[in-house]
Formats: sequence, C-alpha cells, structure tokens
Amino acid sequence: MSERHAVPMNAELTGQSASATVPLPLRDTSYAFEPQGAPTVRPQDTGVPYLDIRHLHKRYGSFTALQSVSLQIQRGELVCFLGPSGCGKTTLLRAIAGLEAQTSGEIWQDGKNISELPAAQRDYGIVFQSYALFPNLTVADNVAYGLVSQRQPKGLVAQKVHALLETVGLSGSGPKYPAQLSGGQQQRVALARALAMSPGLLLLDEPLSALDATVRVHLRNEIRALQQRLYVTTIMVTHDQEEAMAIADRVVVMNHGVVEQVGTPMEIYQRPATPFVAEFIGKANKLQAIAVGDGGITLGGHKLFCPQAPQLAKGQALDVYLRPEDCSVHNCTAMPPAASVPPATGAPVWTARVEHLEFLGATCIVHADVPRLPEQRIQLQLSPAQWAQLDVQPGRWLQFSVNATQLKIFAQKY
Ligand SMILES: Nc1ncnc2c1ncn2[C@@H]1O[C@H](COP(=O)(O)OP(=O)(O)OP(=O)(O)O)[C@@H](O)[C@H]1O
Repeated sequence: MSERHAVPMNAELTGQSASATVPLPLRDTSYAFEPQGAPTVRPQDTGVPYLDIRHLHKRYGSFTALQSVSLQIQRGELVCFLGPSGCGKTTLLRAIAGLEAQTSGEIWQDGKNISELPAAQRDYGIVFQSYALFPNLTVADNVAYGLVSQRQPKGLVAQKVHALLETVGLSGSGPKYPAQLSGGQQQRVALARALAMSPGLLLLDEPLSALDATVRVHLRNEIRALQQRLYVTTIMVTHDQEEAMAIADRVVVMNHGVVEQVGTPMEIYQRPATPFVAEFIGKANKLQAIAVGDGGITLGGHKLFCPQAPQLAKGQALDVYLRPEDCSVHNCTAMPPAASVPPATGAPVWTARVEHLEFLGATCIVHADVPRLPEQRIQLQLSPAQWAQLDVQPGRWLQFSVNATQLKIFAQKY
C-alpha cells in the first residue's frame, strides 16, 4: 500500500465534511512550495510509465461506459481526455481517482497496483468544474485543509498556504471566503488546495468549463506553466478541443467508451488514426473517392496522387477528409469560368459557387457548392487579405485546388 496518501478534495463526492479530520501519515509535501524560478528537479526517468491503465472496463448495468481502455502516461506529462459528451472521459478520470470502481482491468501508479485502493489512499489531488470549495471556510483554510488533516505543525501550514496562494496568484486573499471571489479565483483556490499535498498526480475534471472565455484561456496557460514548473503528472478532462490542443503533451481522443487515438496535438490533427478523429478534431469536409491503385485516388472527376494513402485495393470506396485550410483558391469571378485555369503546380482545379461566408477574425470560411463533387457543399479557408483581394462574395464563382498530400483517407467500411 502506498504511504503517500491523498486527501479527498470533494466533500460532496466522498461524503467527507469540512470539519472532519482524518489523520494521514506525514509525507513529502515539498514540491509545491519550490520558489518560482528555482530549477525543476526531475526524478530520473525509470522507463516505467507513471500511470498504466490496463484493459479497463466499466459497465453500468448493461451499459458499457469504458471498453478495454489501455493507456500509459509518463511522469511529468500533461494529458487531456477529449471527446464528445458521454464518451466516458469523466468515468475514466473517476476510476483513476478511485471514486468509481472499474468492472475489470487494472490501474498502476508509480509501479504499484492501485486498482483496489480506496480514494483516500491514492496519491492525487483533484479539481472539479464546480470548484467544490468549502463555503464556510476561508480561502486559507480551504487550502490548508489537507495539511491540517495531516496534523502538520501550524507554522509550517501557514507558510505552505502562503506559498501556494502566491503560486496561484492569490496572495492576500487568504482571509476571504469563496463567495467573495470570482469563478476564476475560486478555481485557483481549488488548484492550490489540490496541490497542497504535493500529489503525484493532478486530476482536473473540466476545471475551466464554468469560466468565461478570456479567463479560461488565461487560466489554462497558467495551469500549463505551473504543471511544467512542478513537473506534476496531470490529466485534464475537457470537451474543448482548442483547450486540449493548446496545453496537452498528448491528447486521448475518446468515443463511446473507447480510446480512438492517443497522440500529440499535431499527430491527432495531421494524422488522425480513425474517421472519427478526422471528423471530431478541427474542421473537415467529408468527401467520397475511389482508389485507383499506386497511391492514386479519383475525387470529383480528378485523379490525385496521395502518397500518404494506405495500400488500397483498386476500386475501393474511400472516405476522404479535406481540411478547409488545405484548399488553395486561385480566382473568383462573377460568371462561371469557361475553363479550368491550371495553377503553376499543375494540380487539378475544381469550380465552386460561393454560398455564404463566415468571417471569424483571423480567418474566413467560404461555404461553396462544387458541382463535380458528389457531396456538393464544401468549406474552404481564406485569410481576410485573400478574401478581400479575390473579392469572394455569395453568388460568385471560384476555382480551387486541394493539397492532396494532406487528405486524410480511409477505406469505407460499409
Ligand atoms: N452512475 C451512472 N449510472 C449509469 N450511467 C452512467 C453513470 N455515470 C455515467 N454514466 C454514463 O456513462 C457514460 C459516460 O459518462 P461520462 O460522464 O464519463 O461521460 P463524459 O465523456 O465525461 O461526458 P460529459 O462531457 O458530458 O461530462 C454516459 O453515457 C453516462 O450517461
């Protein structure tokens, strides 16, 4: 059994009241109190994953919430669980925390099998979307809660609380009550409280979902910086893909209780492993094509060479995902062009009629109908400068090529 014990941080979920004192063995509580700017001392990489989830299943009656989830997380990594609502992200996080018992499978942390350990005996700090602070305790007492439960000397607790509040940018807020703070500030207190015991694992369950857009971006960057400084292995659940892409070392994309892909943000965006990932991450036009052999496909009447295409049998029906930014618009005219104007690259050219435009600030998305594509409607991305220069307007006609090497290609399964 681990001698490093976590204090359950959510009274609602654990049934533990703020006034309850649970004596816990003393443990190393040093890392969260390193002064800012101090060099990060990183434990030697043993090659063993810090967290090793092996074939985890979770069933609720006849419903399968997690299906044979296997995942390895290295020490010091920040990993995001990302997926649509109901895909099992929170269930997986709660199983790691011991707040939900898995039906089968194992969880190993730091080389120890923790599968059957109760939540209170696992080594983690957790932050919930709802903050879950104790409303009747001051900010300082909320942060101090675990340290007091551990019967650490009063002076030391005060010192640590002071350092933690400084770390999360809330020096001077110790005497306040949670209700006197903004949502973002309350979540910083929750973060300080989760870090107070210097846990081996930091679990963040949609910590930014309740905050407004500006605070979200600010706080996510702070969380990332803090996580890197403390080198604490961290898992964050989110359904916001921009958030996951912005801060994660690796993203775990989930769907219907299954892990579809684990990869760096760039890998999951540029080399999606499944059609679901191609469609879920970023924007993509889903088009139909046919394999013609030797890396060739026919798409909308044109033949394209796609070296990235897996070896596909000639005649195989394909689903092809085209990102709006992988299209190059060559011209835009009031009347349908009489003939294709081949670009310098010699790439095939399609003609499209502009339907409507979405101006998103840094980019502009053009929704257009392409008579030669069976799916007809397509989205293309332009910079505002290109938009203005080409005079792209609804009702006008444009000609575009696609970057064939960037197409995500999958054999149709139906
Ligand atoms: N206690 C429970 N009893 C029955 N079904 C449950 C229970 N908890 C979760 N589920 C179901 O398990 C599935 C996964 O739920 P989970 O909360 O893990 O999803 P999620 O990916 O975190 O979704 P969201 O982003 O909406 O929070 C859902 O279909 C949910 O309805």
